[in-house]
Amino acid sequence: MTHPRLIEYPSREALTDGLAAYLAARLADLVATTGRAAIALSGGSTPGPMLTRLGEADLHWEDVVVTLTDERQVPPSSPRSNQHLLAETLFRGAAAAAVFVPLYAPAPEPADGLEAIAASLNNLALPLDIAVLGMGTDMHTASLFPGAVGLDAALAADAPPAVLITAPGAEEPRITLSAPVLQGAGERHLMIAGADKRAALERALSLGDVRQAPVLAVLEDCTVHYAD
Ligand SMILES: O=C(O)[C@H](O)[C@@H](O)[C@H](O)[C@H](O)COP(=O)(O)O
Repeated sequence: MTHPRLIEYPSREALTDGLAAYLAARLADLVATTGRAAIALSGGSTPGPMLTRLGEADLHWEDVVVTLTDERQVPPSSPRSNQHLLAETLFRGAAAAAVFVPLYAPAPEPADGLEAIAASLNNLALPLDIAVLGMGTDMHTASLFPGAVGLDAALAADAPPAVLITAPGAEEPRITLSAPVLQGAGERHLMIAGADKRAALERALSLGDVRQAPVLAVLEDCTVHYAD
């Protein structure tokens, strides 16, 4: 595995501003040149300020499709929901005009909603132009967790667009974009902050085993945006 391109920012504020500015420019360029743009954003605690800043960008958001890299299977009203995070950040700005493809299915069982989610993704969001991912210190990305039920299915070359994941110790089931969908994105960006995540990334690269370090599934032609 070639080492991904690394952009190191002098501060977390610089990371927030720099990545938001880059993504806004790329989305504007994609809309101007192709008429549309499709971006998958990750949840978690890291991207919030960047999502707020991105949502303030003045671009033709009505031509942008936004989805998530993964979603906890909780209602959008839950503070644990990544859709809730987008509502509180990205969609507070002009980005509220974007088309949103959720990964939460209010079905009796999450698996029942997978078909509808896959259809929405295929009809509206795929292939992705951009995927913006995070990573845990356990070397997961999206909801591709080591040891998770569903991980092999999500990593398979013939995986469906979205896969149900039950991760060890997770508070709720998750639906994740599969590895082929993330690998098929026009560009991938990994946003990480803190020395512990930098160390986890180096550990993943030295391990070289995608089942122990699922982040490896997205690092080919990926740009890592890092701040201490
Ligand atoms: O649903 C989620 O939590 C994210 O999509 C997940 O993949 C996240 O990017 C990592 O867990 C890092 O999370 P932090 O930014 O909170 O460290």
